[in-house]
Amino acid sequence: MADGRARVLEARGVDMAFGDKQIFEGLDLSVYEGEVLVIIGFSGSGKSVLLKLLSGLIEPPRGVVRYRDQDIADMREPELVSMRKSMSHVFQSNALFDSINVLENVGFGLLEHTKMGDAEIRARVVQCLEWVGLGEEVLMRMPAQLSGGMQKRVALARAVATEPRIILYDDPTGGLDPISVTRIGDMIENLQNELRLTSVIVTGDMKIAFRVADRMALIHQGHIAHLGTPDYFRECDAPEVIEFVRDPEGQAIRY
Ligand SMILES: Nc1ncnc2c1ncn2[C@@H]1O[C@H](COP(=O)(O)OP(=O)(O)OP(=O)(O)O)[C@@H](O)[C@H]1O
Repeated sequence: MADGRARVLEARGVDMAFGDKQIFEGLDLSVYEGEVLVIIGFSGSGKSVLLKLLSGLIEPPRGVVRYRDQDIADMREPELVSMRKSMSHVFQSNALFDSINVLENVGFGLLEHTKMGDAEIRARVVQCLEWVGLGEEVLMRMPAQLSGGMQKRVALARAVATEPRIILYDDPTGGLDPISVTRIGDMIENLQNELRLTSVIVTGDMKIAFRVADRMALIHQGHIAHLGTPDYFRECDAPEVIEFVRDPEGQAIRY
């Protein structure tokens, strides 16, 4: 980015393979402070794998991943703890704890990482649930008692509860009804406007992508094949980009 913002995450020359399946070859990507970067790509192109690399959950066999100019592979425990505190990863599967209720799930990070008391944690959990359109009536429910869409919203509430500086969202609107999709889009925009968070969002929902993105990155053939503003993607006529901005009948869609 040309406006001198700090680079918070960076992948350089990253290769990644599972068995003989090559996912990335020489992938480069930078994420800048305060931006919303949306990652798109065909199913199986490696979008979730890229998020896991950026959050240090997996290490690449070749190349480096840096958090604020520090190679994650070289970090020691205190640095890793500090990175994890400032970054939330919302998994595609939601990854809620099955055996504890919504209040405990959303408040988990607050209990672990802060000195907040029970009443304060409860108030913060209620506030976070409100952001994602859920009321106090869900506090005592167990994850299994919630619909898939509600579980997704609880996972988002949990991600924002600890006030991270960076949120990595893996398919935040997958499987949600249109009203919930709009609400999640509102939430992402509000977090952006109010807190200037850095967000990396994997999504197949182009409406959300074009709505919230400052920049978009298309993974194609093992690397970032296109990177630019939503306007760049609207205007680009490369076939692999057109697939994402046209409907199945080949008509251009105005996002
Ligand atoms: N732990 C793993 N072991 C083996 N293969 C894996 C592993 N994780 C991911 N893969 C493979 O890597 C490829 C990329 O997976 P990934 O989940 O990142 O794709 P994606 O672009 O997020 O797909 P989708 O849009 O369908 O969620 C897939 O072929 C997947 O099967």
